[in-house]
Amino acid sequence: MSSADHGPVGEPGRHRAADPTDAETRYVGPVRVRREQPPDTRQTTDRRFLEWVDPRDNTLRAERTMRDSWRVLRIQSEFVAGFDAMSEVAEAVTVFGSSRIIPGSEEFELGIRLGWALGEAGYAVITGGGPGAMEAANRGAWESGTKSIGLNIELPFEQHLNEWVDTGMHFRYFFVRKTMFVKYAQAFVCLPGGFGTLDEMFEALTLVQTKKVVRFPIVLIGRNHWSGLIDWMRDVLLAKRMISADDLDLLHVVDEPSEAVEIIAAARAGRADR
Ligand SMILES: C/C(=C\CNc1ncnc2c1ncn2[C@@H]1O[C@H](COP(=O)(O)O)[C@@H](O)[C@H]1O)CO
Repeated sequence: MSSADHGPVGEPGRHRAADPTDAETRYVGPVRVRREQPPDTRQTTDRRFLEWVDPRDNTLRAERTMRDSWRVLRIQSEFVAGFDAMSEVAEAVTVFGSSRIIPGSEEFELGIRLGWALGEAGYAVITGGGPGAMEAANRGAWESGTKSIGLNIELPFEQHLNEWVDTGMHFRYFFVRKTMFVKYAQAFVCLPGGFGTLDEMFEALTLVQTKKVVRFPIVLIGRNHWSGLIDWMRDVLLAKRMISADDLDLLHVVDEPSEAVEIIAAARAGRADR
């Protein structure tokens, strides 16, 4: 609900400023707002949500509280839409990876082979629905005939679902989308990637480390890309006892999609034994 949805300008329940010369005064619910910021077309929902507001300014604080209360309903509706869209997903694997690799590159081909191998093994493939490794994995999945899912996110520039997605959603809130990545998958596979991929990989790793999700393999494909990070975890984090040796075993580093599928299938078999 935007401020325009709240409508009244001036006094609650009225559409004109109480003082017609005071055109900048408006109400958000019962809250009077005097200073309007010019609209910023590069704003995203997440950015507005996370933006710092000075609580010492009573007007701004009251406005933030009001907006956040309404925002909860939008967040809730995004969860509901996500649960509905994903309710029929059975065995699935979420694939992360760089949004910047280009079709025709070796890493793009690797992504296609991964999506295809997962599909052949009976898994639906879930990605962020964007370009690069996401597109590659969706393409491989599509070509294998499995379900190809893309969970896109609002960014400050225009976003499109890649053309290989058959079930797509567009999220405004990062954390809602991230819940879907985990809730409907039995494993994560990370192709080479940058900050976004690292964020997703570490979130998954923390969920497994803290046993929020169990028997959930995390496979990193591309030894060249990942080995430096693994070395640092061992040489620095483990050496300083900031992680335990078992924690390092939570990550499987491989080169080939077929190896990733084997690891995931073994974990699935383990789940069936319980
Ligand atoms: C920057 C570019 C496109 C951005 N589009 C994205 N669409 C959907 N999901 C995205 C996008 N960018 C990042 N992600 C998510 O993060 C991971 C990749 O991040 P990285 O920093 O590129 O490694 C990916 O798994 C997505 O979930 C290019 O034009």
